[in-house]
Amino acid sequence: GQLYSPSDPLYLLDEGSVRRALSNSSSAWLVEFYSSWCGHCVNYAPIWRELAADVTGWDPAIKIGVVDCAEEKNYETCKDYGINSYPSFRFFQAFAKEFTQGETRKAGTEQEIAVVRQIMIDFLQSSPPQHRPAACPSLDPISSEEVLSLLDKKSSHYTAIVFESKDSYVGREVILDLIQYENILVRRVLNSDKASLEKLGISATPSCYLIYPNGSHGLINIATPLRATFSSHLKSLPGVKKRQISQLEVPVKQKIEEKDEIRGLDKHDPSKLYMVDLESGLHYLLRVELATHKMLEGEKLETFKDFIAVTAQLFPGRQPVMKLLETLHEWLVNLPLDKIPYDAILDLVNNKMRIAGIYLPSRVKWVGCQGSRPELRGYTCSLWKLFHSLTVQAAIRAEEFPKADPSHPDVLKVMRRYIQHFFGCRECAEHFEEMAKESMDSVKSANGAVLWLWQKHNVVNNRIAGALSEDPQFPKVQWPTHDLCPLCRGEKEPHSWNEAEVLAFLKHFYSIDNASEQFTMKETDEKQAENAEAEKKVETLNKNQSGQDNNAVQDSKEASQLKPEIPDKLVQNSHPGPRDNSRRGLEKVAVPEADKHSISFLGVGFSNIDMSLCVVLYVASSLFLMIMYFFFRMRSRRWKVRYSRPYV
Ligand SMILES: Cc1cc2nc3c(=O)[nH]c(=O)nc-3n(C[C@H](O)[C@H](O)[C@H](O)COP(=O)(O)OP(=O)(O)OC[C@H]3O[C@@H](n4cnc5c(N)ncnc54)[C@H](O)[C@@H]3O)c2cc1C
Repeated sequence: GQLYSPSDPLYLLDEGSVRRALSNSSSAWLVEFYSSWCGHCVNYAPIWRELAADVTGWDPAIKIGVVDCAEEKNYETCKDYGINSYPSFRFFQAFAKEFTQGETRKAGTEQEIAVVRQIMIDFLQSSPPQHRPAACPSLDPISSEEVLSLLDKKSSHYTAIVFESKDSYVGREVILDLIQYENILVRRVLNSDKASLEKLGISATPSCYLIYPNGSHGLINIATPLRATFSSHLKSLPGVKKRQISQLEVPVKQKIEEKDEIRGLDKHDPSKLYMVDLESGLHYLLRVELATHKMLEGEKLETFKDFIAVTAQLFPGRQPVMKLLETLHEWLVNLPLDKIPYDAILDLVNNKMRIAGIYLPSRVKWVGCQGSRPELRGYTCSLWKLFHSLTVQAAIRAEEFPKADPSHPDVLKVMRRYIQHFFGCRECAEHFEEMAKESMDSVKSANGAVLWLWQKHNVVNNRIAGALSEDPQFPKVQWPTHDLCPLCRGEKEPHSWNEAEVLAFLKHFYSIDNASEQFTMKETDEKQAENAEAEKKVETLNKNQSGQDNNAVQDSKEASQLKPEIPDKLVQNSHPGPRDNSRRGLEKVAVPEADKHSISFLGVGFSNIDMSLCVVLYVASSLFLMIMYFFFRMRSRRWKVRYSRPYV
């Protein structure tokens, strides 16, 4: 099979697209011609993928592509490019008018990624002016006059200057890393330029000097002066943001490679929390992630119980979801089992008992967590949001009831144990555990927990910026951005935080009032969708049975009639009135009308219908027993009469 998939951060080219992509392209290209049966290529694929991810931000200047020469349809194309060994790496200039076989440079499997990056930069720098990519700024160093002319002047953007030695590539890498960002320009100055060094008081290189839009300037204080730290710092400056893809003058991926489709994103407001994300995350967590564990016992069971206790108490959800969590919680508390098969829990989550008013949507729909490709964002995003919401709810409670409930569940500790035992991303779990070990114990208050989680989330954002898991449309930045919370950043030093403002912002952002219920699913909608899907399946099944087309329609009708219908009353009970959407605040929720008539037994609620069915069955079975009793009594009397007659 192919070594690369459409989800890789590179361009899959083939006989139909490669010439089109390379001819008169606005950017340069580095293409790997490989063969999927070549072991060397297989081993090299992760490295090539890593390189592509590493320079994905350079896309407007230079793109990374691959062609599989083992595919029959590409045989002729690979021949045209003169490929006779695999893998072969070729550079192509931007704005090439005529077909070329490309340039072979020293990029090869024996080179480290950092070296290939440098070869790419050398290639760009050596391109003649007519072949220079339009989006690529000058990679040459600027003079001391130019540096001085930038100081103390107002400008519409930041200017970052990387001071470095002649052989260093850091400055050029940072320039390319930021070409997709607006409101910032990066330049480089060589450390042989003593005048500039002296004027700005720079003693060590590489270092990064920043000129703010208002003309003030200063050295960026970064302990590890590396490309990654400089770039991520600059990307997170207030007002610096990634340009919309449509603004770039480069073809977007799907124009070349249709398979790599980017989904149309639902319109959403980034300043809102979407309940549908939280519910989808909870659904995935309860029905998919945890369901990979067949039996819960020991520490895992304890962790699960505590997780449910915390969410039942603090999840800012809609009423049917809250009722599910509460029922699950009561059930776990009241059942003194030291082992629970997860299937039993699933039955409750899926409300097999048909308890009125319990419902958790069983499909994922991402809105605030929707990625531009299906494999991006989604669950992990919702998990962050879930735990941020829980810490915020705990803090709001602690504020409202300072004395009550001293044993409020410690959200952070529960989160730590959940991640440790259940979070499917093991690498993430290990990193999180490291951070927790380092400083979680120093958290002393509910507000402290909100801030701790925010800080650590930003540490993760910083660490994985530019990684494969980063959605290009949702770049990893230090959060909240300036747009979301202008007061959160320090006035004088834009890269410092005003923690009091951050806390207030988080308490607002993750509050019930800021949670939109747009796009949430109702039980009735889901049932209808399920029925429609089931009907479709039956129809296609029947259509596939050859020669029975006439029966198929009839059968599908019968099949749909056989589907269990939920009594109307139960459906109504699960959606009590128009404000069924009312979520649980800090106070106890008013019990809905229908629930007032339900009875609780062993921690499980029974509706009127459940109870009346029980009574009818009970009476019916007693009657049946009585009839049997009298029937046998009569018969035994007759037998007695018959057998007591003396033989004659
Ligand atoms: C515990 C944990 C550890 C992880 N570790 C790794 C890892 O080691 N490597 C890896 O590749 N991926 C890791 N991930 C996944 C990664 O953090 C992202 O969830 C994923 O890349 C999706 O990113 P996203 O763009 O949806 O934003 P996310 O980082 O998932 O954030 C979701 C939303 O939360 C808000 N937000 C962002 N930052 C903050 C903040 N500081 N405070 C409060 N709210 C914020 C924003 O609205 C954002 O859209 C981890 C996830 C979790 C839950």
